[in-house]
Amino acid sequence: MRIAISSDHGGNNLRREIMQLLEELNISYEDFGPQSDDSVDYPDYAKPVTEGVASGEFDKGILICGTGIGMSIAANKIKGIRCALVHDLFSAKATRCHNDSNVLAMGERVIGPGLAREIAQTWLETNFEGGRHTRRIEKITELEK
Ligand SMILES: O=C(CO)[C@H](O)[C@H](O)[C@H](O)COP(=O)(O)O
Repeated sequence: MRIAISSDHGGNNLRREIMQLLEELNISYEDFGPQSDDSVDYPDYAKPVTEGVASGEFDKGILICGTGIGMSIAANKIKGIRCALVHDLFSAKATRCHNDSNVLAMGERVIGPGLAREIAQTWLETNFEGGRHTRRIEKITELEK
């Protein structure tokens, strides 16, 4: 599995924490920054991650900003992206099982690093269930046309 990850300035600390988790889990990733704590605009950092996932270069993406909301709104503008904004473990599992979400968004100003790590690990390790959910995802894809 290959992961693309980025944040804005509001998500830098949590992004570093999640990259540490990916290393512990031996999951390969590419870090799309930012590389300083200067204020930046989250759509600029959502773009390379989501385009990389949509093109198939990466299997999944992780986006972090202050709330996760701006990143998730931007990510879901990209065709083929199903970005889930998640701050609890139930949703982390459900969005993989039911929505086959391919991008995870979280907010550093919303949850602590311990919960965020658990959410990311759960999301990365949970498989899509298929079945009735496939039909629903196909209908989401139809909405993109
Ligand atoms: O997009 C957001 C809000 O939905 C993110 O939380 C951003 O990180 C936030 O807006 C950045 O705010 P700042 O005041 O410029 O640090």
